[in-house]
Amino acid sequence: MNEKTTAELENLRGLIDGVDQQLLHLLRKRLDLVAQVGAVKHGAGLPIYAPQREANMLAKRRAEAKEMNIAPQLIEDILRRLMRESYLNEKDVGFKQVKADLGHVVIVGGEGKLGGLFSQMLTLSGYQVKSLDKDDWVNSESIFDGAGLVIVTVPINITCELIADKLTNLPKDCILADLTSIKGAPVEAMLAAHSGPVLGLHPMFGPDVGSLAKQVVVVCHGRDADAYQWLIEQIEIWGARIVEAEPSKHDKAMQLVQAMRHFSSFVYGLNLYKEEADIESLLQFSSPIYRLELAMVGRLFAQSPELYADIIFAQEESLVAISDYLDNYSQALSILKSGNRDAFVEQFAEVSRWFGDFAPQFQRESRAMLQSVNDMKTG
Ligand SMILES: O=C(O)C(=O)C[C@]1(C(=O)O)C=C[C@@H](O)C=C1
Repeated sequence: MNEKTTAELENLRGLIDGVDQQLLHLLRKRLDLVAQVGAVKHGAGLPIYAPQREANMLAKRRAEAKEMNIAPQLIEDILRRLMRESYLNEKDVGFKQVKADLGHVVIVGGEGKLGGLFSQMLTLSGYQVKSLDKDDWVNSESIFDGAGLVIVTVPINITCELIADKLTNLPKDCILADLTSIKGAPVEAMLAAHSGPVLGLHPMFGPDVGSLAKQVVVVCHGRDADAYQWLIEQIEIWGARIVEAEPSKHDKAMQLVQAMRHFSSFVYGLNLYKEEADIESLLQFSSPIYRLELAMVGRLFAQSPELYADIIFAQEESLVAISDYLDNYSQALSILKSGNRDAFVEQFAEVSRWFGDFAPQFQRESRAMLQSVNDMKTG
């Protein structure tokens, strides 16, 4: 059925169409300027992401919006979305090459998605990149010959073994790095296999990010940091933020951030399946927060089971974190079973106090996310 309308409404809609078309022309103009910015940054070796410039610009536009009786959050939302577009567009012109005399880069596992992303970023920065995958080991000697950097990005369960078996004869000054999502064992394996510079990297994002702007890359130092400082600078030029960490501290955090989180999402999905939940109708009744939660769980099952098995099984210690979660679930359930509402309220308040200022901060952040979930609805 057609939506109802009136002549007056149609007239106003025509005027709105005109304004929206002007917006399109303004967007084109902005994108052209951003392309020029990309070229300038490429020449000067400046990072894509400029947080101070963004903060100053947003503060000014918010103040101007207020003067014009426009909600400051509206212009901030629009500009943030436009800047996301800038990160993608600026990337296409390429990046300054920090280390011109490196020799080539070898990505072991370069046909994997994350390997592909690093290969693309390094190529955009002027490096020669060779991929070494399963079938290429017969030619490995010639592939490694003259390499300045070798990056290992193979499934976690074979990483250490592969390093110990196959990466013991790299050129002496070559940098050996890995992208594994645990760091302790791989960094140790690299230090044992290779006597040159070693560093562990963990990109805290999936391969489908488009741009590295604002993404986090964890760096665990191995040996001879001076020799690989340029690589850290290169990653910063791609727009990522570097977080330095001790391998043990990183791995402990991953037990909660990755293993436990993914495992509980897996169980959530498993439970929906066993309960034979009707996703279609759940979606009809869903609030934005439930939709977001379903999306976060559902996206897991759109990806490779092996990948998640690797992450969840990577550290034996994750089993402790996950078992603790189960204990806490059981204890909370017993409060529910005993009908002790006061005990629940008390426990809730205790956890709220523990979250402290993070609780209202997370509430503010999630408000914007929930609003965009609602914006995405159609029909
Ligand atoms: O001004 C810059 O440095 C830009 O790259 C442009 C721009 C923008 O779109 O306005 C994009 C990314 C930066 O983080 C800041 C601003």
